[in-house]
Amino acid sequence: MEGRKHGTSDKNLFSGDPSASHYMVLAVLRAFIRSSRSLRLSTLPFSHSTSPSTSILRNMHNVVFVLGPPGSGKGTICAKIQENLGYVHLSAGDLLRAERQREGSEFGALIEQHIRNGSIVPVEITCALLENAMNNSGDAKGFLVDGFPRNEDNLQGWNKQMTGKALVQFVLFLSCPVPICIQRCLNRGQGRTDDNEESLKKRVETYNRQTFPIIEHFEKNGLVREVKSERSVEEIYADVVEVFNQAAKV
Ligand SMILES: Nc1ncnc2c1ncn2[C@@H]1O[C@H](COP(=O)(O)OP(=O)(O)O)[C@@H](O)[C@H]1O
Ligand SMILES: Nc1ccn([C@@H]2O[C@H](COP(=O)(O)OP(=O)(O)O)[C@@H](O)[C@H]2O)c(=O)n1
Repeated sequence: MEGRKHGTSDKNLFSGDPSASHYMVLAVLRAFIRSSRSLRLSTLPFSHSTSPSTSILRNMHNVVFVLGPPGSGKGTICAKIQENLGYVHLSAGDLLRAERQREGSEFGALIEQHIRNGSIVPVEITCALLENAMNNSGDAKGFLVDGFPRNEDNLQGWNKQMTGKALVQFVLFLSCPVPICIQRCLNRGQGRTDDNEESLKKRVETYNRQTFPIIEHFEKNGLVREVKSERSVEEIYADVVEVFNQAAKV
């Protein structure tokens, strides 16, 4: 058996039949590509990537996390990125507010309680909303996941749920002094139940105690791109474009 097998393949490879050797080379190439892809995937400790093209090759969602204090301008900048750079903006807060309003939602009351208290909704709810939204967005170039992960529970839940499904390209961190952020939220005028002094105090505390350590964690992994957002939207956006351009080159 062994001899015949070798004999047959040898004959195909070296018989001078161009079509036979061509198919053989293609098969070897395909096997090589398959094995090198799975090797790279299995050696990645956390689902982060460098460039959008890498995640597209792997058939995964390409993600940029957008973090910063409440009112630092995350939503405003994400809207501009979506408009000009083709990323889809997914705000965790907006998704939670929509779920809170959805008729028949079993989580409405729980979400409202967390939003008013400035505390963080359990990740199972938020991550499911984000994953659903990504899956329903068609072939997006990438997603701006705004306001997530906001604490340890968010980060662990994401890693558990999304490893192998999404690659985090980098973390866009909009840094801004808290008093300015608070003033912006008080002036936001969107009728939000949490844009009042009492809720804002709790939201800032949650940011300092729970979200900032997550940003530090990403910083240690070299994933944070900080842009100072105590400036005009145009100035911030110009720096943000530079960050995306740099990321595209890697
Ligand atoms: N660079 C900026 N300068 C002044 N006001 C801003 C700036 N960016 C956003 N705002 C305003 O501040 C408020 C909060 O911005 P928003 O984008 O909703 O922040 P976040 O999503 O971080 O909570 C909004 O009313 C927005 O219009
Ligand atoms: N990952 C997230 C994001 C928001 N939220 C809740 O939604 C509220 C509003 O978040 P947001 O991102 O819309 O607004 P900002 O606080 O950034 O202005 C937060 O204070 C949390 O109560 C959450 O629980 N988990």
